[in-house]
Amino acid sequence: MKHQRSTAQWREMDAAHHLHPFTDTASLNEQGVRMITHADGIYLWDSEGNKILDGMAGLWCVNIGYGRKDLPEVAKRQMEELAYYNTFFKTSHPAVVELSHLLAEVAPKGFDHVFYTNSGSESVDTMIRMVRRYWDVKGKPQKKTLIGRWNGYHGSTIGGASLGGMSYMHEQGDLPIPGIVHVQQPWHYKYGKGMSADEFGKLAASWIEDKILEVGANKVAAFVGEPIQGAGGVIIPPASYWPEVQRICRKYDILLVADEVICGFGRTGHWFGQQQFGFTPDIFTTAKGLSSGYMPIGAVFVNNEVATTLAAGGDFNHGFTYSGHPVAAAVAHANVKALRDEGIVAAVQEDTGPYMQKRWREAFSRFEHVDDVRGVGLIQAFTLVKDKASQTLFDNWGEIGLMCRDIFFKHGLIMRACGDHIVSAPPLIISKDQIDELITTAVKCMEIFEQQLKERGLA
Ligand SMILES: Cc1ncc(COP(=O)(O)O)c(CNc2cccc(C(=O)O)c2)c1O
Repeated sequence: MKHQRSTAQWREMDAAHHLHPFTDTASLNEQGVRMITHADGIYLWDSEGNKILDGMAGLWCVNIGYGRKDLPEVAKRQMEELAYYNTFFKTSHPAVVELSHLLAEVAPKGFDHVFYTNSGSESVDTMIRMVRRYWDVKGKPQKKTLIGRWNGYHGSTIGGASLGGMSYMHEQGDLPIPGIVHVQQPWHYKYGKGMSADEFGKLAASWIEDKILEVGANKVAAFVGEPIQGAGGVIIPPASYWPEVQRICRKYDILLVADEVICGFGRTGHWFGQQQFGFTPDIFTTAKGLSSGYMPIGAVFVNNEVATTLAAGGDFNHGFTYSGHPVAAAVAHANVKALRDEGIVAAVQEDTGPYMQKRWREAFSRFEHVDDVRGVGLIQAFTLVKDKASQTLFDNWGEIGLMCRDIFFKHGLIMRACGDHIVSAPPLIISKDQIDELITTAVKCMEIFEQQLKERGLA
């Protein structure tokens, strides 16, 4: 039974009781929340009946689209059959076994084992503990340090936030924890001026080697990176970067970890971002597209050598009450099966992905204050710049991005501002006509944005 309340009533109750993530509560409560009440396909509706095109698939996660009838059915049946049991103490249940089997089928070769969590952050924290345990079992317990990247995002747990390179998160809570260091991100536009993509990719990878030598290879456990940095603004490394990173990790006997929470399950047109960039990690973390956000679940994939090593160490003293939760596992299974059997991932690679990338570049490259128009599959972005010719960014990084994002919002289109990067990652089921709709609305908003820049003397 749905509560029939007015938007004003919901707003008042939300302000009275609900603490939101990554939010300035006081300022939010001044304006009041936007109540999203239902969704279908790529669209959301708010409590005022406004239809919104969700260019962000929720938070990069609703890969299969909203309003599926099969997933709720699967959840209902599973909940009636076995709503919960744990996978501790030598027990398992059919839903998590079936999911594990399916994941081994869609994973790149050599990844036959998964550990379950409830989120991307928990997957990252699980990975941190696994990596350190791995080197304990290998008899190299001093190999504890993990290398991440500035402006990388790996979640909000103490481990994930430490491994991430968002300094505004580190400032809250004395992060990073010991044993986590960072190198600069492979952002060609900003750090590779005048260099070819190939040269810059190799330079950016060399920063990892420098850090390994600075820390001491005998102390470094792993390098961790998102194939494409998502929340950092869709930073797409040059093609030369990841193969070089892999070479360096192998050279110094360091585990290579891919954080596939955003890139995983079809976002780039491949099942996993590592396949887009031609590298093979030892471990990779997932969540989001695993269930398309219909249920909270994450999974850490380990290669067979890591699995064998961890097994040789006896008890791995880690796990969660809901690791492999039956309802989450059943829904994730149905979701992944549909992504595969309905050809949704294949369509991103062969059809809608190339179409989006063509239209995105045609539409935005012509704007005076837009540069570095980029994307692959159904993850794309551009950067708002003060002066294109000199590649000068705006002052007060992020302010202009929010101004631009608010114009999209006002026109019924959700895009994400990551600093002054404007990014989009729609549900993977978006059609070509709907891509045209997204682009047409966004172009209209960008014309308003550039007009406002002039009127405010900002450009
Ligand atoms: C690469 C990566 N790794 C880990 C996480 C953490 O996942 P959980 O949130 O499920 O714990 C993420 C999450 N990414 C994420 C989460 C929330 C907001 C935004 C944004 O872009 O505003 C991005 C992520 O993008």
